[in-house]
This record gives sequence, structure tokens and C-alpha cells, in this order.
Amino acid sequence: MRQTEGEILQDQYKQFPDEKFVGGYRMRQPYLLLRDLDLIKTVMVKDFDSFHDRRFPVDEKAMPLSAHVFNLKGRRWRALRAKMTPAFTSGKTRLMFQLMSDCGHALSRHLDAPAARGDAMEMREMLAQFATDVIGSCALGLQMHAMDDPDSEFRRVGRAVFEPTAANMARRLTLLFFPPLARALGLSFEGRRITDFFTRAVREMVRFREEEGVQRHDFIDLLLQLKRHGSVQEDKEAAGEDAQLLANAVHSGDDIQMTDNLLAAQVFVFFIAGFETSSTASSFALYEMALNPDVQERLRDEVDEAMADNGGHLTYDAIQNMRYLDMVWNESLRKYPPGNNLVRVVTRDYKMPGSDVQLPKGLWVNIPVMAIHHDPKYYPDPQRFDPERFSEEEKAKRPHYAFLPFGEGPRICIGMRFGILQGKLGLAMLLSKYRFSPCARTKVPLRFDPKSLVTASDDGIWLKIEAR
Ligand code: HEM
Repeated sequence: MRQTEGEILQDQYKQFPDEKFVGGYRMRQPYLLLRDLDLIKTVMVKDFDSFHDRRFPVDEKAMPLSAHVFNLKGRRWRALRAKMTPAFTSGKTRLMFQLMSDCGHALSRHLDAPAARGDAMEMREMLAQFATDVIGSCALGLQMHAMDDPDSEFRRVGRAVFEPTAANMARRLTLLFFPPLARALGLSFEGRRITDFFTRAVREMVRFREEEGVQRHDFIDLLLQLKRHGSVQEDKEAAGEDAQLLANAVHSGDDIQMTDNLLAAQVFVFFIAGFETSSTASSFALYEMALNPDVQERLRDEVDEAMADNGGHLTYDAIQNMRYLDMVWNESLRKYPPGNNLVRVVTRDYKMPGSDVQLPKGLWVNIPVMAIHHDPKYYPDPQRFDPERFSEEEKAKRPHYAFLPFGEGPRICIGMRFGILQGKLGLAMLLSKYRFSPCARTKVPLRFDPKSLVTASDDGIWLKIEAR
């Protein structure tokens, strides 16, 4: 395989410019590719009840870590999503800011020596270590020390899950395309070693918290609230975006018991969904800023100003209020969406609106995010990195569904606020202290790694780092 799934679908998307949707096969599995943004809205939101599932199999007994909110299906997904949503409001994210910020300071400390020497560094790995520490601290309440020790246990687990090895690929392709065979062989997405490591680590953590009565503003604490009381304490005032987030999480009416295994599965998905996505996103933003020094300077000016206004610190509100940071971050997610293809499964036979085409239950539906984000109809000269595309004026000219880095509808990324805060904080902290420029190993243009689960360059992101 020499192209990513996103690139294969992008070719097909370009091949049929006049169609609203196109059919195809992958390893003899039929699928539908959506091109039309109104149809995408119909599938993701309006007729969501006919498209509510994803494609990875779930088996709570044989593969305990598979029963997480990303994978779960139907009523069980709905019940869990509704219960977990209050853990992801901006109120809760704000409480985690200090934990995140501490990891940011550790990142800066770690880079001081190489920056003083003007070294070339692989920034994706650096940011993955930062993200591992953040998610470890905020999800598990652990000091992971991935930055002090790149071979720490959790960084090794994270690497093992995402490493595009032949074994990982073979296991996942079997799970996707031959689920009965995967079941017979006892395969899981992450592999037996990681299942055992993770369930044990979370079980020990839960026991420690329960016995010692330890409380921390992190996800384990919120999941333990769910286990004990059946719900997470909601914020006193949920306004704006949060009200929308909570309103989207309609309960299925089913009861869901938060067992230790179910709790471990949720922590596992926060870990894997949380660190690779935000670290690749931030490293692509750094890459583009190294190639576009005017953008880097303008953003650094904004960061300096925000710090000067806040006694030399980067606060939660300062990050939220930085307009240009938001534009740079979004343009980077546009050009390099970590999830380059979103999938829904048809959950009951469905007639496509405006046509005679009937979609059978079980069919996979692809929403080709990479292709849409590079369609010149929405983004003229799509290879150009131009944060101005995300000024309020330019955004208002585009259809909402032309920008889908976190998906949309009831299955939109539950950790979006957390991921954005972490990514932006990392960038702001780095720019406040260092300058980034291309080095001999910087690849222009980048090539994507076809074996990677998320959009990632095939040789990391090499940049020269210097103290300001
Ligand atoms: C820049 C960072 C991130 C990006 C770009 C991202 C992207 C996405 C995307 C594209 C989806 C699929 C949405 C859909 O199908 O409509 C998703 C789902 C999900 N994400 Fe994220 N994500 C990020 C960070 C996080 C973090 C930090 C967490 C957890 C702490 C997280 C947890 C999840 C979960 C649990 C789901 C499944 C939600 C459901 O099906 O109900 N993500 N994410």
C-alpha cells in the first residue's frame, strides 16, 4: 500500500467531480463515498439514526478494551456517550488546565539545551512525549515522565499501538475485513500484551484511589463518579458550546454499569485517541510555521502580548482568546486532518435522498475529510498554508461541512475541547521560547505514511530549534 486511505479516497473523489456519491470496493468490501456536503450533513446529523455506528467490532468479553465509546454501537454507545459527555465540558477542561500546563513547562525545560545548541530535532516524537505526559496526567493521574525517559512504559505502549508494524496492520485488517476469523484467533486491535498491561494499570489505579480516597481533577475521577453514583456531576452553568454538547448526548434509556473493565476501556481510548491526534496536529503546525516564518513571527507576537497581559503566564482564558493562534491551528488541521476519513455504517436499510439508490444495512459510508479539505472549490490553491482562510469573514463564506477535523453530529469527537486546548497550549509555549526553521532533514513536500492510523509524515517532522 503506497497511499493512505485518505489519499486513495481523494483520488476517487477527484475522479467523479459531478457526482454526489460514488461506490467502490476495498478488499471486496463494498463502500459508499460521499462527495456532497448536504448529503454528509444528512448522514452525520439529520438521519443519524440510520448511520450511528463505526466499523470496528466490539466484544466486551473476548476483547475487553474494545468496549470504548469510539467503538461501541447502538443503544449501548448512546447510553455511555450520554453518561460521559459531562466529563468533557469546557468547565471540566478548564480544571485540567493546570495539569496540562505543568507538562508544558516540562517540555520547555527539556528543549532548553538542544535549543541553546541550535540542534535539529524530530518534533513529532517530542510532541508525542508531551501529549503522553498530558494524557497520563489528565486521564490516569500518573506522572508518565515520557519526556525525561522516552522509553517510559506508557510511551512504549503508545508507540506499540501506533507503530505501523506488519503485525499491527495484519491484526487490524483481519478485525475489519474478516471479523469471524479475528474472533476465532482471539485478535484484538491493540494485542494481548497491551490489553493485559492496560487493564492491570487501570485496575491498580482505581483500587488506590478507592482505598486512599484520593481525588484529582482528572478523567479517572470523573469515571469513578460514574461508577459510584451512576452519573458525573454536571457543571453548575452549561452555556454556549457546552449546552450544545450536552443537548447532543441524548440518553438511550439503557442502564450502563461502569465496571472496572469498562472503565479501563474508556481510559484506553482517551489515551490512544488523545495523544497521537493532537501531537501530529501540533507538529504539522510547527512544520508549516518553520516554512512560513512570517506566520511564525505574527503568532509569536500574539503569544508575547497575551503573556504580557497575564503577568508572564499563559492562562486558560489567554489561550481561548488568541485569534491568530486559532487561525493557524485550524489551517493546520485543514491541511493535515489527523482523521483523514470518517466512517459510518448503515444501521438500517436506507434510501438515498434524491435518488433511487437503496443502501443495505451493514454498508460502510466514507466521509473523505482529506479530499474535502483539499477541494479547491472550498479552499482555492489548497496546498498553500494560509491561516487567513480562518478569519471570521472567510469562514462565513464557506459551508460548515467543508471543515471536519473533529467530525460532526452526535458522534463528533468527545475530547475536542481537550485536544484543542492541549495542542494550542503546546504551540504557544514553544513559540514563547524558541524559533523553528527548516534543517537539512526537513522534507518539502512531506509524504504521508500509508501505514499510519492517523495522518502522519513518513519520516517525522525534523526542524532546527533555537532559543529566541
Ligand atoms: C487534535 C486532537 C483530536 C482530533 C483531531 C480528534 C479527531 C477525532 C475525530 C475525527 C473523531 C471521529 C468523529 C466522527 O466520526 O464524527 C474523533 C472521535 C473521538 N475522539 Fe477525538 N480527536 C482529538 C482529540 C481527542 C482527545 C484528546 C480525546 C480524549 C481525551 C478524544 C477522544 C475521542 C473519542 C472517545 C471519540 C469517539 C466519540 C464517539 O464515537 O462518541 N479525541 N476524534
